[in-house]
This record gives sequence, C-alpha cells and structure tokens, in this order.
Amino acid sequence: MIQQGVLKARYGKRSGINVASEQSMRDEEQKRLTEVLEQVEKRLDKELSVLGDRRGDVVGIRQEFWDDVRMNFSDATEMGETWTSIMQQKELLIERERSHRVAFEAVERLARMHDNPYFARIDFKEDGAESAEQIYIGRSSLSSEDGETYWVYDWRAPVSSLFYDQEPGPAAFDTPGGEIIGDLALKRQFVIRGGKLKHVFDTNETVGDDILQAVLSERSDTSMKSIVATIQKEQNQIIRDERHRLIVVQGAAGSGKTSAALQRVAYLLYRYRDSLTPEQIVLFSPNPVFKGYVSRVLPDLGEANMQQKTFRELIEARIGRRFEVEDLFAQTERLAAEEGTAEGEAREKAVRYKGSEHYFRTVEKYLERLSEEGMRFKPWRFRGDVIASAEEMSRYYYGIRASEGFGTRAAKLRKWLLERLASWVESQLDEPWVEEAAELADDEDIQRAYVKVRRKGGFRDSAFDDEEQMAEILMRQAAESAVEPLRRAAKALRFLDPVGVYLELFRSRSLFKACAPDGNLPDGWEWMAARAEETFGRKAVDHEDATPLQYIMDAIEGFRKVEGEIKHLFVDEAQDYSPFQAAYLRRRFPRARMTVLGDFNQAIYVQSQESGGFGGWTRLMAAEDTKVWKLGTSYRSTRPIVDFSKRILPDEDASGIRPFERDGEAPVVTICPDSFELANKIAEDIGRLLKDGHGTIGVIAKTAREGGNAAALLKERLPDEVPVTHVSGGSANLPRGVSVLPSYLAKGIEFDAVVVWDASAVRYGREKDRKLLYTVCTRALHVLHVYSAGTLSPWLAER
Ligand SMILES: Nc1ncnc2c1ncn2[C@@H]1O[C@H](COP(=O)(O)OP(=O)(O)OP(=O)(O)O)[C@@H](O)[C@H]1O
Repeated sequence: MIQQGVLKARYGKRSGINVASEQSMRDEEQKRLTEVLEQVEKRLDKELSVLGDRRGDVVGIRQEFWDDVRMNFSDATEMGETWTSIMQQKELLIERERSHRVAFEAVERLARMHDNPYFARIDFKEDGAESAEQIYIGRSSLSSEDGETYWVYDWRAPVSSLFYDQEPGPAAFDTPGGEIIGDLALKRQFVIRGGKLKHVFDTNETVGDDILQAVLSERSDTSMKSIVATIQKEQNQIIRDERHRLIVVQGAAGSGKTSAALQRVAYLLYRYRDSLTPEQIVLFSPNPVFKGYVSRVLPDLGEANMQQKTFRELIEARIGRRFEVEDLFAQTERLAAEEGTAEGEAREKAVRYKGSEHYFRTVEKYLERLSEEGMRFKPWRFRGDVIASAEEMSRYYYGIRASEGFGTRAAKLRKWLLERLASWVESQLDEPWVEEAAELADDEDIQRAYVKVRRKGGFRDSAFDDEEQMAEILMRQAAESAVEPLRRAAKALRFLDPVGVYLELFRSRSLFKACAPDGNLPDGWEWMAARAEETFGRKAVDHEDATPLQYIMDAIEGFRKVEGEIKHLFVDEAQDYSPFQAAYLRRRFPRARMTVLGDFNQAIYVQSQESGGFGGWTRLMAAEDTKVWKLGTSYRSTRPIVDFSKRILPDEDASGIRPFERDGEAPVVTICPDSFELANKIAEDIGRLLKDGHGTIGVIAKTAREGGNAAALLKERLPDEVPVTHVSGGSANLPRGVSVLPSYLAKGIEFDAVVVWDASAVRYGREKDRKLLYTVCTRALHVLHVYSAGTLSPWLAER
C-alpha cells in the first residue's frame, strides 16, 4: 500500500494552491471516476456472463465428447470418418477453450481496472484542433462499446508518452503515422486504490516526485512490481526505443534496468500485437531465484510472460550430455574455497584470462586459420576397417573452396563420407560377418525382405530365384543396419573433432602465439594446457572452457542450431557475461533485436573482470544500429544507503551514481570479536527488524558454503516461529521473512532490510571483492546492517 502519510506530508507543502479550486478538481475527478467505474462494472457483468456461457460450453463438450463422435472401425472408410469426427470435435473444444480463456482474461483485466482504472490524465490540444482532449492513462485501455469514447488509454499508446516525457507547454509525440504537435495543457496524477480516489494533484514535472516517493517508501514484496505509473523519462526512452537493433543500458544499481526491460517487453507486445508473441521473446536471467522474482510483472500488466532462460541451460543442452560441465556458481565457490593456494591462484588467472578480449580474439583468429588448415577429424572406422582416415577427410575438406564456409564444407564432407560408406557396404556383402548378421534376422526383417521381393514380382514363378533374392536383401539389410549408427553420427557431423580443435590451441605453443593478437602466450598458459588435458581427459569441462568450446563447436559446424524464430533477446546482468558468451548469444539468436542491461560496478565474477566493460556487447551490431543508454539515478535504496554503498567504489566509478531523494536510517556497521558473537548479534537484530515490520529480510553471505553455515547458526538462535529460508542454487522462490543466501544469488533482487553476514577484511579484503560488497549492499531498500567478525573490510573502513 502507498504510505499515505508521505503523500499527505508532501501534498501539504503545496498549500499555496487554492483550497476551493482543489476541492472542485477533486469533485470533478470523483464524478469522472464514478462514471468510469460504472462502465467497468457494466462490462464486467457482461464478460462474466460470457465467461459462464463459455465455461458451460467447454464443460458440456468435454462431457459429451464421445457421445457426439460417431465410432465405427469396421473398415478403412469408416475408420477414416470416425477419425474425422473426433478431429472435428477436438477442434470445437479447442476453439471453445480459447474463447473461454479470452473471456477469462477480459474479466481479469476488468477486475484490475475496477481496483485502479487509471493513474494519470493529460489534456492535450493538437495544433489545429478546437479544444484540448482529456486523456486518462491506465494499465490497459477502456473504450465504449461503439468505439466512440475512449475512457482510458493504455500506458503504451503513443499519446501516453506525453505523460512520461514532457512537461506542460508545447509538446509533441511520435506515432507510427508521424509526429503530432500541440500543447500539453495539464498533467494530473491520481492514486486510486480499491476503486477509491485517494489522491489527485497536478504536476509540472515529467512524473511527479511525490508519487514516486510514496511508491518507493512501500515495503517490498517477494516479487517485482510493475512501475507504469511512475516510469521516468530516461527509462521511457529505453522502453519505447524501436529504432535500434541493439540497446545497451549501463545503469547504476537500483536504477530500474530490470524494471525498464520488463515494461519494454510489455510495450513491444502491445505495439506489435499482430506479429509478436511472448514465445518470441527471451530474457536471459542471472539465476533461478531471479527468474521467479520477475515472473509476476507481465501477468500484472495483463500480458503473458516471455521465455526465461539462464546461460547455463543453453550450455547444458548442447554439451551437457557429453561432458560434466561445471557451472558458474560451482566455479565461483571453488575459486573462493581455493583462494590463497597456488592451485587457486593459477585457476583464477586462467578464468580471468579466458573471459578476456585477448582470448576471444585469439580464438577468432584461430577459426580464421582453421578455414585454411588445421581442422581436426575423427577417423571413420568400422569393424577395424578405415572407411576414411583423418588425413583423407582433411584432404577432401580443404579441397573445397574456403569461401564456402565451415557449414557447407562440413555438409559436403558428410555427403562424401556417406557415399564412401555406401560403397564400403557394397564391398562387404560377401563377407562372412554380413552373412552371420543376416542369419540373426528377426521376423520383422524377414517380413521387410519378403515385401521387397514381392514388389519386384517375386514369389510367383521361380521359387529358387526368389529365395536367393531374399538372402541378398537380408544381407544388405544386415549390413545397412550395422552401419546405421555410423550414418547417424555422420548426419550429426560427429566426424568433426571440436575437442581436438580446442585442445590444439593448448598443445601447440606456436599455434597459440600465431593466433594471439599480440603474438604472446598469456601468463599461466602451461598451467591452462595441463588443466585442459586433465579435465577433458575425464570428460569434464571447466566453466571457463565451456562457452569457448561450444563456440568453436558451433562455428565449425556452421552455426546450424540457431533459434531464428526469436525476435527479441533481453540480457539482464550483462556485465557478468564474457565476450564469448555475448558473441555466442548473437550467433545463436541471429534474427533477434537485443536489449542488454548491466552495471559494470556489479561485475562480480572472475570471468568478466577482463572483459573490457560492455565492449563484448557493443561490437555485436553496426554502430548505427546500436544505442547506449545510461541510467544514473538509483531508485531502490534510501539516500543514506546509496551514499554508503557509493563509497565502496573508486571515486571515478561512483561519480555517476545519484540517489533519488528518499530519506531513511543510516546504515549501521557492527564489528564483533568472532563469528559466534556475530551470529548472536545478527539473530537479535533480525528479531528487531521483524518487529519493525520489514517483510523481507535478506541475510547475504559471500558464498554458498558461508550461507549454509549462517542459516544453521541463525536457526539455532531464532525461535521456531521465525522461519529462516536457506536459498541455494536450485530453489526458485523467494519467500517472505528471513532469507539467507550467497551474494551471487542476490543479484538483481532486493529486500526491505539487508544484513551483510560478514564484511570482514578476511572475507572482502581484496580489490576484486569491492564490487561484490557493493552489489550486496545495494540490495537494501530501507535498512542496511553490516556485520564483521574481526577487522572490517578495507572498502568500508575508511569512512
Ligand atoms: N520509475 C520507477 N518507479 C517506481 N519504482 C521504480 C522505478 N524505477 C525503479 N524502481 C524501483 O527501484 C527498484 C530497483 O529497480 P530494478 O531492480 O529494476 O533496478 P536495476 O537497475 O535492475 O537494479 P540492479 O542492477 O541493482 O539489480 C525496484 O524496486 C523498482 O521497482
């Protein structure tokens, strides 16, 4: 609920306004609201009765489905008719179910409208028009049945952008038919809840601070809310940008990147409702918790959810069947566990390097070279016979012009191999192994052979000849089915050896140097080489090798497995992607426009430390198709929390971050002598925070292991009626109450109160921990309490 006190306090400050005119404005708007609600009720009644009828239809058809079908299986014709009649009945049911769903959605939409039909009004006089039109803006539109009166405009309608973008005075907005110019005479905002007019006031700002203040002061929920009533001008530009194929948003923590992305999805679905479906939009989410957290926004706006994926799912689907693939979280945990050891340092160096631009360019160059030489093939053998050796394949492959590209070359080689296989099968027909295999033929094989001979006119005159033909066919069938797996492998291009190709980079020093942009081996190359041999040897793939391997694999196959039907790709937390991952997504979704959102101050994974900010993303499309937007105002946290968090960052990175003016309690730092005392203090604190009414409290630990310990220690100390949820990798739901989770699962989400489990110098002492600590602290909306067992992190100490 909006905290009315905030609005009243602010509203009171405007007391220069004439009280009488204020009252008449209220009366006027109350009258209008009553009228609109009457309309909504009328429509609701109608839709409810339609819904009842449709439900009756569906239930009726289901119950009588089999009665209305004529069943007769006596002969082929009757069977055909029975089938047709079942299909007709099924079509009817599908159609009625669809109309039932449409009616249900209409009822839902009208019920939402009855609660809160609109949130703004603008009066706009188009140049040349006689008078200004009053335009009321809500989550969805409402017009009279004859279509003559527009009671409410959808927030996504072209004219609604006036509300978000412009102040009273001369104004213009874009429509698909061109720009419309005129005068914006009035901007009015409303708070309507449960069909009651709570507040109404005029504003000169783009979107008044008063309402935003009130909205931001609300307690958080376990899932994200839509922001349509308070979209800010800079966010609106992102939401409505249709000009660019690639939109990159760099925005401070809490600046509304995810919110803007989701409203943009809703906007696109509205704008292109005849040609775009939610299934054609994919959002890449950082983790399963986030997936659940954002899944309510679109349904609340009356739209179906887009697809959500994580990068991990993409990798798993492609190479997960053949290899044990480490995921990003497992990698992060391992790096944390091995921190300070020689092995740990070497691994970290490798992870850092493999997420770098240097490595990406090295592999790109390597792929270029592969089009001239060096492709590796698996020899094509059967029963010890070499049907095609790796050398022969290579010769054939490089005999095809390079300009044909990897995909065509692989397809041509496949054709050649299948032909070879066919003539090899021919040469084997008299061999004893074929005879033996033919003797094992089962009834089905014999039946097939028999049918073939019959088709050729056999089994009529000379029985002897027919038997011979049967035997020959059976042998051919036996040979063919023996080589079937080989044929299938050829179809899947399994004669290519992507792992061999990948490992070659670490087997040949000179090859690596020749491909590296500066001709140098990276520091730790030998360690990486030994590690790669060792992991691939046991069919495991480190996370840092997974995308490069997949990229090479898909490249040498000619990027066959693309998702061309996807029209829009959204990538949240984009700063955490390596250049390989960015390039891979572009290839995998070749037709998609991309909206990429991130914050380089929250680049917490080792894999993206060297990726060069957003470089990996901005090069994906031509400069004229690309737009970089910046969001600097942080809306999530109170001003004291934003100021506190900013100080964790180097000045140059913090300078662009502005808090939205919302007051609150100053963050509190508590240093405890040891972790035992830390757990005691935090347990007490949680009791207080719950008593103060904070509905979501996030206790954020650095790693999953630490989170597990923290959850156990808190459960021991807190009474049973305080449920403590330990959120780990697999769980997708964020409950109300106290959640204990590792830093990387807190990405993108927020809590009323954040308790930082142990911000000591031991846990967050190094430069690379700085962004992590910043990310953790910026999860707080209203309250931030930081605890440390022993010496405080240096990133917090100097204050
Ligand atoms: N225009 C707005 N009106 C109301 N609330 C807003 C607005 N913009 C952002 N917020 C609120 O600010 C909070 C942060 O928004 P969001 O999660 O979209 O930011 P973000 O940039 O993705 O953050 P982060 O990078 O830290 O994950 C949310 O609670 C969101 O509802």
